[in-house]
Amino acid sequence: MSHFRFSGVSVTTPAAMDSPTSGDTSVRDQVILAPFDLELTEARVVVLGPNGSGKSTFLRLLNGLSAPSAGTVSVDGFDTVDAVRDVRQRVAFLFTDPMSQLVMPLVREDVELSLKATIKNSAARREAALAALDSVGVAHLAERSVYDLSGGERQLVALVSVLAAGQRVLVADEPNTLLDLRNTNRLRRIFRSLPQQIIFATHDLDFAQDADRALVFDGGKIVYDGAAPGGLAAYRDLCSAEDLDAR
Ligand SMILES: Nc1ncnc2c1ncn2[C@@H]1O[C@H](COP(=O)(O)OP(=O)(O)OP(=O)(O)O)[C@@H](O)[C@H]1O
Repeated sequence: MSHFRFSGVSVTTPAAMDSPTSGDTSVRDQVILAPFDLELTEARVVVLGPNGSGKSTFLRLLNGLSAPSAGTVSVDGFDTVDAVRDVRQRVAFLFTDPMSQLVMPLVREDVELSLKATIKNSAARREAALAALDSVGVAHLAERSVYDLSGGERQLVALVSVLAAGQRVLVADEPNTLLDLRNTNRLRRIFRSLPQQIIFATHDLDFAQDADRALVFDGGKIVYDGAAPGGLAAYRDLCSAEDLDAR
């Protein structure tokens, strides 16, 4: 498993969000993630928390999609800012919106693109792409346009494409939001069987219980770090307490 180390990490609103015309700096330095230290080495880590609690921001730190405002994040000793290339060779990112990452018009072509670095022969690459699609039960979509797929179909194809690139860690931001129960169960089986280390955010508590470790965020702070059953309980408590506050 890869070793993620967060040292004195915090994230504040990026200066780029300041309004250049009004000079309004009121949005600057709003805390998105409060300072924290953390090490992650488990095979399956779930990230839970209410909307806007900081889950996606945390996940984006894992492969350098976002940089910390303070502190450092490293993966197997590679800094996610200074050595982002090495980090991205290790850590793949699956976006919530599959259209953020499907770049080729045809499903098969998109998977082939992910395989390009590892399989030079085009016939072998096509065969491998079809096998990868088949492993997730979507080989029948191979010749379809990504624009004509349903949301759930796109989410599964995006997963195949990301996995085909072969990184040893998969970071997945709410990977089953568009999936029905059958495909969610399929995704859970796939996640259980993959050799990759997987760090994923979800609002699906059944899915969350498959993890070896849970982190629960609230208001940009890690309010629970431990086994999944305790994480689910902490998240439920947090949400029911908010319901009461709102009355
Ligand atoms: N670039 C940014 N500029 C300003 N605010 C931001 C920026 N990125 C994130 N935020 C804010 O930080 C907070 C945390 O956002 P984040 O996307 O990490 O939440 P989340 O837990 O993933 O939420 P959800 O469950 O709704 O996806 C939110 O209030 C969001 O509006």
